[in-house]
Amino acid sequence: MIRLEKIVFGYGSMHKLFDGLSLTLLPGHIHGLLGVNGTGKTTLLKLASGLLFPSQGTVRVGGLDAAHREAAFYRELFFVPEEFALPAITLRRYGEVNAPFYPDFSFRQFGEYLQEFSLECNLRLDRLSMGQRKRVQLAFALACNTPVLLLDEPTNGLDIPSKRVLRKLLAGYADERRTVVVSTHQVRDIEGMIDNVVILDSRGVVLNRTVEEISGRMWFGPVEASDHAIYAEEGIDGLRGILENPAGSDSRPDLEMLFNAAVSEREAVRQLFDR
Ligand SMILES: Nc1ncnc2c1ncn2[C@@H]1O[C@H](COP(=O)(O)OP(=O)(O)OP(=O)(O)O)[C@@H](O)[C@H]1O
Repeated sequence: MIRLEKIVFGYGSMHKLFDGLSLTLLPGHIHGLLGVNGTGKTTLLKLASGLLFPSQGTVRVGGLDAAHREAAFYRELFFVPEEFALPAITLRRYGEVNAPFYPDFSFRQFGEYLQEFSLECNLRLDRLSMGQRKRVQLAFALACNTPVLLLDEPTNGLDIPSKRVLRKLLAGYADERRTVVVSTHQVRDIEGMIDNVVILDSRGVVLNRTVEEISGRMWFGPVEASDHAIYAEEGIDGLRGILENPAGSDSRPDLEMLFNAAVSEREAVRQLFDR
């Protein structure tokens, strides 16, 4: 579990990016952390992984205070940043050097995941493309089997087959003890990958609900102008939107539309879930 309580944080003398932000991310879910550019998704992941410290408030991960940066904390958590450097060694050596930090690391899984991502163990990490390096880091992260896994924009740089592999591997990774957070502004990429939606904006958390809760409260599909939709947008096949769903009718949540609704109709979306 990740629990941020009343976090206040700003970079240097910059205005406060978070001013009293509270957010709990429960285990047993793959959380999609969504927000427009610059809302603080990366910052939030860095706070959760102890790379940044709030000026006020606490961040606890699996019961440990992130600000204390204990060794036990880093055995429990793996953070894949959006951009990173890899050393000039082979993939095999990379596994050997880094695996000892993670008690549940599985070399068998690492090999399988590399194969899924079409990577050979004798590749030199400094000679890989951005997408290949991303695949290495994702395969390693998943093989660490940490209870908390944080992925910042994991689909950036991945080709379509690799996105499919990531989706499949994450589905296999998720279980009731694990907390997985996938941050992105590319909402379509994580559709079908996540089962809890967290939407951030400049004022804080707009939504933190499971996909099941969302489809229980909202209906997604074709609407008429007279329907009093919470949100509607013109598509190639006409007007589509989100309606309140008091009858609990089935529809497939459209994450992009939900995100657009949360951005443009913040209070309507919040009120629907606060009732
Ligand atoms: N090291 C830094 N120093 C100063 N300001 C920063 C720093 N890192 C981020 N910021 C600012 O903090 C805000 C939040 O940045 P952050 O990277 O957390 O947003 P994000 O939601 O992850 O954005 P994106 O979707 O573009 O990745 C932005 O306004 C950014 O300019």
